[in-house]
Amino acid sequence: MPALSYPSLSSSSVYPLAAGRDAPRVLSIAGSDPSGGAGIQADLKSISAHGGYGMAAITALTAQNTLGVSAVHVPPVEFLRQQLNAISSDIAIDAVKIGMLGDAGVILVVREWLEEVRPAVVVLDPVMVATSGDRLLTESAGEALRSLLPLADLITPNLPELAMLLGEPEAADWASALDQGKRLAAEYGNTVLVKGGHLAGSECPDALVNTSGLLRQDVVEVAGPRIATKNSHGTGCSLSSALATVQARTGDWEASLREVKPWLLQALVDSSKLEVGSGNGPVDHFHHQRSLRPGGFAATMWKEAVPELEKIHELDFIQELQSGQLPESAFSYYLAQDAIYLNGYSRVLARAGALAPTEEEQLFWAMGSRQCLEVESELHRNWLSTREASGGTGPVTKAYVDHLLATSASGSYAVVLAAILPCYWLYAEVGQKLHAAFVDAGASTDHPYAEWLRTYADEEFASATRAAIKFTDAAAIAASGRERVEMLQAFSQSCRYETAFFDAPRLYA
Ligand SMILES: Nc1ncnc2c1ncn2[C@@H]1O[C@H](COP(=O)(O)OP(=O)(O)O)[C@@H](O)[C@H]1O
Ligand SMILES: Cc1ncc(COP(=O)(O)O)c(N)n1
Repeated sequence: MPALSYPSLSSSSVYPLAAGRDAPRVLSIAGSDPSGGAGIQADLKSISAHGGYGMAAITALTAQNTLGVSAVHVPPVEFLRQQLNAISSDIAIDAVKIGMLGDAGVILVVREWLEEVRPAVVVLDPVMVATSGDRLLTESAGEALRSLLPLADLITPNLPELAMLLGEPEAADWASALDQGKRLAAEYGNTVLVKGGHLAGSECPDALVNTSGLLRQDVVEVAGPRIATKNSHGTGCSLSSALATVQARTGDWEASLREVKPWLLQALVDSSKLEVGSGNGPVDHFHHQRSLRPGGFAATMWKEAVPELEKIHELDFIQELQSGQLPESAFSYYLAQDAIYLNGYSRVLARAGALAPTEEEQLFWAMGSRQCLEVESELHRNWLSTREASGGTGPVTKAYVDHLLATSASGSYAVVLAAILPCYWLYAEVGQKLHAAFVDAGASTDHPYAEWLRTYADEEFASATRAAIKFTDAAAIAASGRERVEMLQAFSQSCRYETAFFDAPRLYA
């Protein structure tokens, strides 16, 4: 089982730990955003969300909210020097993240301090312009900022910043962005993170670029979907400080990005729940904590399931099963495919049993696996022996079982459970509704499918469904951030197959 702490990817077993501290001491040198979405406020949340101990030396104060920046105040730079010295004279610093610097005077102080202290990990987010379009670095400070680049291990410019650092026009596509990243990395001898946030399209990739052999290849791309949200305030700040924190633990940029990216994606997905401001809102840095409360992940999964459930209730198959108008051929096809499906499903439940962390769960899945085979033979004995059902595995059955078997081969208990769950959960919901409608209509024995509809009133199945939900929820709490993203993907995929399975008789019977 994965460790209980979040996030816990298995990178430590593959990559030797550099500093290897469980709670890296991470300093953010950045500006303040009183609305809490960007700057040091975002950095401290991000560092904490990744298990680091966060510190902050403030370079500048901004007056801003989700709509924009209304004022910037840069305090005397000598005071920044005092903040930095106060920290480094007392505390060992495992990683530094540098964000908004404001002007050339600030940059000079930070450069002098870096040259003296030489922290092990330095991530520079060359903040120039906020999402809102407001300037956060004076125009004349571009040259001073470039002088800071050789002191950074990782530079994380967005596309306008990347172009500005090179003195070139902004890249209009991913290939030219990577090209620019390579040139910047070669010029300064460090690693550049090229970010896809400012491009369009359904994908939003990021790529680490280093031309001096530090990575396994010059460009290491980490793919990801683009989340449809305007809440991107502070994504750059959050990403760079998370990377600084995780890098202090793993000592491997690729492993760090692979750990941080799924976290940021979920933070973007959950950003709407925060309801902060009317403009470009902040991301939800602590989304994992919310879904880690018992019932939290189940609630997230349920939200995914509801639209599919609505689709299932609308299907001809379900409507006609309820009214009794379902053609016999469609029902026979459904039963025959169900028997084939149950055989495959039984193997996947057995796999869940093999991976289960407790004896209670091992027993539960082993029993479930056995029951599938019992129901399969019951279908053949009582329901299919008198019917004509076209033989062979239908395309939906094949795709659904393949999906389950492929997921079960991945080896993650939590992800296997997420893939398994819709068959319990949606079936129980659909069955309950069909049974209630049957009873409401008088439970007539004349109904052609009366005997089948009666099988839906099965309290034992309802109770097994509750247990399956509870185990999946618990597995999510123990899972890593990346596993939880995979859990949701596996769960949604199975939900879609549930719908397709009920619709298959209409198409293939
Ligand atoms: N809509 C989105 N969906 C998914 N990821 C996004 C989205 N917008 C930004 N990101 C991610 O957020 C991070 C910051 O990217 P970007 O917006 O390019 O930089 P900045 O915040 O510095 O302007 C990157 O990892 C990027 O891939
Ligand atoms: C203090 C401060 N620092 C950085 C940013 C940039 O963040 P973003 O580009 O994501 O709005 C910001 N808006 N405010």
